[in-house]
Amino acid sequence: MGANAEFQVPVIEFQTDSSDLERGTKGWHQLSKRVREACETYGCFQVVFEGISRKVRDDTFAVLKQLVEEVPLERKQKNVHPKPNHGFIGPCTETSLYEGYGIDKASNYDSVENFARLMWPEGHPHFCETMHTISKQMEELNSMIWLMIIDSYGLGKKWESVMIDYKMLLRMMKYKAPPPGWESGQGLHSHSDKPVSTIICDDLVSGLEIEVNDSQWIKLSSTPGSFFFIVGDPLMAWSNGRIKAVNHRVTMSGDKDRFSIATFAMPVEGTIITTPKELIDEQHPQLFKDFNFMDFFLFAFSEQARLIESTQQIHAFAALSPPNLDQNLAHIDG
Ligand SMILES: O=C(O)CCC(=O)C(=O)O
Ligand SMILES: [Fe+2]
Repeated sequence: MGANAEFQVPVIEFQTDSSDLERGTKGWHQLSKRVREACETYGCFQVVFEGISRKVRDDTFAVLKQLVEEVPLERKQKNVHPKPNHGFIGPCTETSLYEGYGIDKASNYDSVENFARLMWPEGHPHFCETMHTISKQMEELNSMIWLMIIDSYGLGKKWESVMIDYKMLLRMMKYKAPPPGWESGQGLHSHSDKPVSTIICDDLVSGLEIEVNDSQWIKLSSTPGSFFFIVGDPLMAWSNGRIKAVNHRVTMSGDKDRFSIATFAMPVEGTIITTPKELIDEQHPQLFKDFNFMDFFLFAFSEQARLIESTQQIHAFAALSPPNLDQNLAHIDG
């Protein structure tokens, strides 16, 4: 089914010059409630946040285009990593519209620099400064959103024990416009995210779509100061199913290529995802057992999980009453 362009996910403004972003103020509590409700209803929202400047954003897409257009394929292919979905995938061809690169722990300058040295052996300080800056700022935005969710569930007093320690995986993407004559083409197959949460920043060429009801796909369009916050499977499990992990995909149409970056919150090695006991009660019986984040992440990219529809993988892995998997065979998206 095609995407319905009229629907809009909640747009939540984080005003940097108001007291709303100061924890404990009335504005903070109101914002936190809207954030939580958006996550519960849609599993995502659009956040308008001028704390990440237009210049940083423009510079990000300028250096990303340089990477995609100027670096030879043999160097791009040096972006490898033992963990799945952490390295180069691509390149774009006439019919395969996706090209992506990964930088693990991108808020550490050294990680960005190591990546840049593989792509440009002579070094590229401007690339490093730009990607490091935006990754750090997106990480701060992510932490603020998590804190809002935690406060909104009344867990603020014990936030240190419920806040998960994490590092940001940065992925940088190009989606090619579909070939002439095609109405649309698949940029990225439908999935729910395996990291805890994701923040997406794009160059205003649309393509990202979310599934709102069974098979009703909504195209999201961003604005110059906005980002998309996407709930991943582990956050849904942590919340005892109160928050939704949204199914999403990228569909390309028109004649413009799309560039986007995504920062994924990856808990540090050994992290166990545990539902806080405050989120479990008679109306909300416990749905998931405690699980090791990395075990789930690796499972989701395993052969065994390939036939399980993406949003069902977390249930297959960690639900206290696992679903009957025969009913959850994936429709292979191609
Ligand atoms: O590039 C986008 O807009 C979406 C990327 C995405 O969903 C992903 O990499 O998981
Ligand atoms: Fe995603």
